[in-house]
Amino acid sequence: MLGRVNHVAIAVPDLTAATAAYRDMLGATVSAPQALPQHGVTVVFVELPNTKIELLEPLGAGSPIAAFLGKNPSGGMHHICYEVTDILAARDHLVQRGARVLGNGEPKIGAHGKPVLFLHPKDFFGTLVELEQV
Ligand SMILES: CC[C@H](C(=O)O)C(=O)SCCNC(=O)CCNC(=O)[C@H](O)C(C)(C)COP(=O)(O)OP(=O)(O)OC[C@H]1O[C@@H](n2cnc3c(N)ncnc32)[C@H](O)[C@@H]1OP(=O)(O)O
Ligand SMILES: [Co+2]
Repeated sequence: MLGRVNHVAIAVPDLTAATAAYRDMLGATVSAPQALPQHGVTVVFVELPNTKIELLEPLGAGSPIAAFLGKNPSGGMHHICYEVTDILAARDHLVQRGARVLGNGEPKIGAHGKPVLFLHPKDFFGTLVELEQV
């Protein structure tokens, strides 16, 4: 069911500073910031040869990452995103086996313009899992 790792996400308190560190200290290629108000975050993608790093900071009140940053004020690894070819089949497979899909269970459109879902971190060993249909 799982394909490539599409990205590993790092929640940060200051997206500008984190982007500069990846660009200027690590010499990485970084995208322009992308505000995603429907997801309560602004993101920057760090392009790597085999995957991406998603840097994300809260956007607006009620951001889903606000509590995470409250517990981890310097930032931290937030989620891992796996690619799937059929997100509804993956969802149904997982729900049938007792996994919890976050939100209302319906995919939303993510930063790449593709359908995404999130699985509860408590069901996957303390790791928030995102699925993205490619
Ligand atoms: C889709 C656009 C973009 C893209 O890639 O295209 C993105 O990735 S946007 C990313 C931001 N959006 C989301 O993360 C949506 C899914 N996340 C959520 O719904 C929440 O973050 C949730 C429910 C996972 C956690 O929310 P919150 O922290 O407010 O709830 P709790 O404090 O009740 O947490 C419950 C429990 O889970 C632990 N937790 C929370 N976040 C994480 C995490 N990232 N990794 C691991 N564990 C996490 C938290 O510590 C609580 O544990 P407990 O032991 O009960 O204290
Ligand atoms: Co993501």
